[in-house]
Amino acid sequence: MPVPHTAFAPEATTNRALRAFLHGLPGVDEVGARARAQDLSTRSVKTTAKAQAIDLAISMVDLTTLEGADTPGKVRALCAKAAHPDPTDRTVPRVGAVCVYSDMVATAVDALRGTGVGVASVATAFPSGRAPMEAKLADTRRAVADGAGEIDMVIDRGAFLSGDYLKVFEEITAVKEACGTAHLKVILETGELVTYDNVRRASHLAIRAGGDFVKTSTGKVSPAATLPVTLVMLEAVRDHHAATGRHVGVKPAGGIRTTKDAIRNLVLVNEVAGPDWLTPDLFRIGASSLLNDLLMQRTRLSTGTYPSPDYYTLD
Ligand SMILES: O=C[C@H](O)COP(=O)(O)O
Repeated sequence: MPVPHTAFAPEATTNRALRAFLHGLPGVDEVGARARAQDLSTRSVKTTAKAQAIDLAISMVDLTTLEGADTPGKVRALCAKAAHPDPTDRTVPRVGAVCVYSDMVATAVDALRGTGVGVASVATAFPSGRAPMEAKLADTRRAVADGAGEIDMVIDRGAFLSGDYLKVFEEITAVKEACGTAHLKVILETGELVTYDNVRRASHLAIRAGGDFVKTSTGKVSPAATLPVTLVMLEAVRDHHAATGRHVGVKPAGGIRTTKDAIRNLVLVNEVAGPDWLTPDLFRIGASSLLNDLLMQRTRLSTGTYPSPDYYTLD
């Protein structure tokens, strides 16, 4: 059942009003959420539907490299793979975006020009979010100025967990403004939020502050993108759409490495948020090491045999 939204008036945002709204949301039935996610994860997707699901999943991948050891060369190689995941088979779709640190945006934009693949940049002192606001905004503006069309910001989990919802809300609205026309994905870092109730609250807070997507995790904290957490976030965007007509996307990220994981996520999207969300405009999978498995399973479906793992470049 959709949650009520009438208690929230964005024009009169105070910490008290935010608290009343967020704590007025119905509690998440944790056992029920786990059971539903488990039930949906056993759905079997075979043959033609599986082939379609694999191509859809490829088109939704935010192909990610977020390492201290990243180099322009590594980013350029990743971009080549993003545009043509299998150079010998041009029927393989391109991925949704390449996701990099802000100092690598210009390299990625240059490498991806004309390919249709987006450039996403983590910003706002990723992954901890521990930096002064001026630094977070400067990081965002730099990435946008260099051509990032998508910004993945982290929320201040310390502020959220201590009940300073207004601080989190205002940081998101400020970063959204700094994004200009770039889309904003708000990373909740659900592995640090402790309860599913907090995941629901943080999702609604991020959505109301102007996030275009809510994203589970940085990939640097465990647990990351679990199915029950993604389910709770899909419920939030579904309910927000039912109440306001506005679509917000969802991006599970962190620890998604197999085709099976990706397809389980797609089943969840279809069953919880609905088929409207089965598009890269509204669902992305943040992953550094998923694409090769999707390509291997795709080849297996069309030829009946697996290619050697050495056939694909390392992500
Ligand atoms: O935003 C994406 C994550 O950092 C990717 O995490 P992963 O390396 O576990 O796939």
